[in-house]
Amino acid sequence: VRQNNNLPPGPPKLPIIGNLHQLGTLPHQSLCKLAKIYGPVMLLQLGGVPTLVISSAEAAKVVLKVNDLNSCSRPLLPGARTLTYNYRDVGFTPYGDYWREMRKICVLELFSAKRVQSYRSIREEEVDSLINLISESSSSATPVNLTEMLFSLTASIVFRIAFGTTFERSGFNNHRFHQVVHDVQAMLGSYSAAEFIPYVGWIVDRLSGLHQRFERTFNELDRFFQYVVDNHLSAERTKTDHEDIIDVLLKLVREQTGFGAAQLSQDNIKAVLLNVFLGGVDTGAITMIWAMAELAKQPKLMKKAQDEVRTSIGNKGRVSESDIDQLEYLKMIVKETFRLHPPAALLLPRETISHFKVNGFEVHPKTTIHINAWAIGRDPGYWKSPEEFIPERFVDSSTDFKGQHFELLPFGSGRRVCPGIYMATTMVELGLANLLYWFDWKLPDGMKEEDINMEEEAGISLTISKKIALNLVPAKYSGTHQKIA
Ligand code: HEM
Repeated sequence: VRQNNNLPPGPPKLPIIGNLHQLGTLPHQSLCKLAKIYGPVMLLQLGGVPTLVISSAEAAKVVLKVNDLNSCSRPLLPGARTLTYNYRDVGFTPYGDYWREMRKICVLELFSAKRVQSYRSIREEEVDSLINLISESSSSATPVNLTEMLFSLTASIVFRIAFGTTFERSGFNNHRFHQVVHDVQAMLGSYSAAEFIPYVGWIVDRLSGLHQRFERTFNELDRFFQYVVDNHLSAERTKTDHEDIIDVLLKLVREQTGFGAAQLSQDNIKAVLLNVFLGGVDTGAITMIWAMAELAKQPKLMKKAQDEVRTSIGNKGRVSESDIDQLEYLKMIVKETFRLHPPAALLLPRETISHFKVNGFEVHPKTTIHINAWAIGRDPGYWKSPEEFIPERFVDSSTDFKGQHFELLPFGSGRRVCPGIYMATTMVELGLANLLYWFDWKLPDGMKEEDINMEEEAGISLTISKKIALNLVPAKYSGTHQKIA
């Protein structure tokens, strides 16, 4: 164990690449194992970048609460620079006046409770069409690919919220859009050589074709965003009954109200749209998929959740958002899913602004920080039988995931905490409640509960998802016969 000027301990490093070779294909898991040797406050060198890895709730609290201001910037990821129109977004932009203004717009205008509620009919309509689609398969008792369907659900919801129109009417090919969102995540998630190997890294990137791929993806996305923004500016546009995210941002551009630090431009709009897609689509789908997989593994829990929602809704024929608050067990299932499967296992990287101490160790400015929310969620020091999915652990517990309880941090905490928590949870709870209300779920022929594969995949994106698609056989619940209009 290295001890140097009271820096945090960490594994020995190689020249140039430092500890990069130790990250493996699932960095959150590799880092969790290393933390068992070197401790919950660990310093690695990822190429040229000193990187602090935090793996306990206590240390996370010292970073995200006590030293929030010292550690609330973001490292400049080269993939992000292009994609965010030179950091004109909110999620990847470094700390400063500009970020503060953008953050204010997000919290007050884009993701406020009132705004999220104004999108209720969009969520309910999209969930209804999913249920109708699954109902069609349920008559033939064939498995449905829930992974694909839930990605398509969150993508459709976020698309309509952002652009005010559906995929079909947008004139943009649905499949192509998924592909572009995927490529964008690859751009942000790939450990670019330029970021980690000082001075010569950019040559490696050009040789490996990374740079060309970045440019192609960016140009395609930019053309699409520009097309929708122009469409919103054109006089012929038919108004919808709620303002979509582009409407809100264009209004702010026109009025330039409440925005002191910088002039808002169309580039800001496009950069924020990108954040909304990256933040909103994958994460929600991944959460619902893990929840359904865990319930399919434990039919008793599935039944308990179904009994709750069916008793509570009765024969009303649909679960609407106003019903969700009564569904206590469902909410525990969502918490337990976030504990075992936080979609952003290492949160988003932070960068320190000033010097501070954690557990007696020195942390210098310009250090990248990863908080291993995945490791903290499975720490036997806080959680009994941590590897088991037990929603009941949250009975009579005040622990929630909004950033006040450092043992459960799927959305981060502090100044940079996810501003989309409410948007995300309304989508996830409504989706799950309806899947559980309308159908009984069986395993495909010949499969047993223990055969459900729970392996993770980090691949190239910033999120961790279930590696193998979840296929289950829906059977329409016989207690509810009404068809959704
Ligand atoms: C289950 C769903 C979601 C999860 C698990 C999640 C998780 C996170 C995490 C871990 C962070 C970084 C927090 C930190 O640095 O402390 C973050 C930031 C962010 N999220 Fe989410 N998120 C989700 C849904 C959403 C949605 C639906 C939106 C918007 C539509 C959104 C927009 C953002 C933005 C803009 C940031 C950057 C905030 C900043 O840097 O100031 N997220 N999210």
